[in-house]
Amino acid sequence: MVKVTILGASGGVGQPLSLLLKLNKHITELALYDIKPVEGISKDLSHINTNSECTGFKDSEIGEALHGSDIVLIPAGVPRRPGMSRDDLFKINAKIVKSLVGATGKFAPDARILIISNPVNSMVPIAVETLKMMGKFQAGKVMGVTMLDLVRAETFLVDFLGLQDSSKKKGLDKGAMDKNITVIGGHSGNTIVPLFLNREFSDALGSQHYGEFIHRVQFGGDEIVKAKNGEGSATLSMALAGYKFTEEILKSIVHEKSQVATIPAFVYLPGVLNGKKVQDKLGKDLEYFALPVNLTNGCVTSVDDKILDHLSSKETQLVKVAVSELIVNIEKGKKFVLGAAKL
Ligand SMILES: NC(=O)c1ccc[n+]([C@@H]2O[C@H](COP(=O)([O-])OP(=O)(O)OC[C@H]3O[C@@H](n4cnc5c(N)ncnc54)[C@H](O)[C@@H]3O)[C@@H](O)[C@H]2O)c1
Ligand SMILES: O=C(O)C[C@H](O)C(=O)O
Repeated sequence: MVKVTILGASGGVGQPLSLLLKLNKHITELALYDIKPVEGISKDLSHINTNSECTGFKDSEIGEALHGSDIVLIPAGVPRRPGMSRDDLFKINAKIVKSLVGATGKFAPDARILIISNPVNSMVPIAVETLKMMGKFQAGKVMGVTMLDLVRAETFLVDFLGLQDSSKKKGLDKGAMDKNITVIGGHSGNTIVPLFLNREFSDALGSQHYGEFIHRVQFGGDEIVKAKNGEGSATLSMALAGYKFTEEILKSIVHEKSQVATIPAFVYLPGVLNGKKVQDKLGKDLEYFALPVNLTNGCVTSVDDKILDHLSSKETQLVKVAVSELIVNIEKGKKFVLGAAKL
């Protein structure tokens, strides 16, 4: 019996994400919540012949939507328009995320909370600080979803290898490149750090295509914002990425897969077993960082810190830039909660 709640289910990300989750056999109850009407969407999904019960909850029914939930996904909030950075969304989304996480702490205190709303680098600290203030924070249960960066890295890597030499692309499966590449750091521009786990592939790119590849992964979100021309940002690819991430959490909850995962997530380092080790490697002041996570019962128990021991000089440089930007983003999120508490 697994209940999943989506907060922001009527949105561009929320709707396709709800559809994908409706197809998962491990979910028995799917609760959709939004401040916009959600009834039609839940009715529509409820006709799909999978075994989960899908119910829509309106604005005043957030308690029922969350009650007993095992996993809460939060894609609620505004998306970017051309010319905006993710940080430009902070003012509006910070309030939304703080209130929804507060409600989750109250009505579903044991849920794993997956934050999709941007800027992820600041929204996750807002979630953690909100729960800490309520006395409801549980280590390893709050995760920032950075999975779209890995989905992009896998896609673009195969495309770039094909540009270099079309025979190199042959036989490579875009959906199974996670043994060759991962993405660490955060989820915006320079904080996104693609990391080669298989040097054969970075060597194959050559220095020019390596630089272009890194840039494309770091700024891939901008391509979609520009192409949608005022109609928002990534929704369908994000729904897939959010689904893939949730699928790993579900497998871990139902013990279909134990411990080791390759998926990255943006996590609170002091809340995981080897968080201090990561901080020693990256800088003691760094409280959050995305790394591949190990899951137990759907919670992050530790992260893969060993990959930080094998960085190339270029990757070391990328990580350094990421860390300095992340410290600012994280502080901004923490201040939003702690500053308001002091007033
Ligand atoms: N983490 C990532 O990789 C990633 C990828 C894509 C989008 N995003 C982010 O996800 C967010 C949503 O994007 P979108 O394209 O779905 O936007 P959208 O505007 O289409 O949908 C957002 C939904 O949130 C709802 N909402 C707003 N305030 C709410 C509240 N208090 N409670 C419940 N629902 C509320 C809105 O009614 C709307 O239905 C944006 O912040 C976007 O930047 C993140
Ligand atoms: O780019 C955005 O604003 C949405 C999302 O974070 C993305 O990476 O596509």
